[in-house]
Amino acid sequence: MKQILPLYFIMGSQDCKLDPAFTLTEAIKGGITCFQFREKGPGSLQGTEKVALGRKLQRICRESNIPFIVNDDIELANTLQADGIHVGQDDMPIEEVVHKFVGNIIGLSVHTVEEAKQAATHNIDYIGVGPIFPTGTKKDAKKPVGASHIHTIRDAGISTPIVGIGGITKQNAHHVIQAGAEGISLISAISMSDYPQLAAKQLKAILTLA
Ligand SMILES: Cc1ncsc1CCOP(=O)(O)O
Ligand SMILES: C=C1C=NC(C(F)(F)F)=NC1=N
Ligand SMILES: [Mg+2]
Repeated sequence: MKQILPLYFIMGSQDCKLDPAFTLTEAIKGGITCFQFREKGPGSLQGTEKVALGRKLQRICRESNIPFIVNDDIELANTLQADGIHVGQDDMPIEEVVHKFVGNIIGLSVHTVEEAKQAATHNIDYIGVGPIFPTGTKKDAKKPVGASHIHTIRDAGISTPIVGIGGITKQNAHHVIQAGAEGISLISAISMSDYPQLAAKQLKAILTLA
C-alpha cells in the first residue's frame, strides 16, 4: 500500500480538460503511483462507452505497472478485472464488496472518525479521507474537514493507510502529508492542467519534501 498511495490520480472524462488517454499517459510520466477511473456525474459516459474508456485507460496503466482502480461500479471492476475498487459510504456495503470483488485492493471513502473506526474492522486496504479542502469537483462533497482531521483519525489509534482527498493542490499538499497521510489523491490539479506531466511532477516533488 505504501508504495501505491503517495500520488493517487483520479479521473473520469467529465473531469478532463484534454483527452483522457493523453492526460493519463502524461500523469504517469509525471510520477503518479495509482489511478482511479471515476466516470461519474454530469457529462460522464455511460454503458458501452464507459466500459470502452475504462479498458483504454486500464491498458495505459498496465503498460506502466500502475494499479488501476474502479470507483463505485463493482460490475465494471469485475468485468475489467481491475486491480481494485473504491466505494463510498452510500455504495454497496463493504462486507458485500469484500465478498463480491475478485481483485485485491479495496478502498473506502471516509469522512468522520466513526466511519474510519468502522473501516478498520474490515480488511480495507486504504481509506480516502476528505474532502480535506473545498472542492468543486464532487458536487455532493461533504463539509471540508481540514488536514488536521487526518491527525485526529491517527490519534484515535486508526492505522489504516490514508489518502487525503479534496481540493488538494501543489500549494496545500504538504499539510496532508504532515498530518500523517500515506498519500494524496486528486482530480483537477492534474485533470484540468494543460501540462499534466508537469503538474504530476511538481506534486511528486512536494511529497518528497514534506
Ligand atoms: C472524489 C472526491 N471525494 C471527496 S472530494 C472529491 C473530489 C476531488 O477532486 P479535486 O481533487 O479536483 O478537488
Ligand atoms: C470519493 C472518493 C474518496 N476517496 C477516494 C480515494 F482517494 F481513492 F481514496 N476516492 C473517491 N472516489
Ligand atoms: Mg462513491
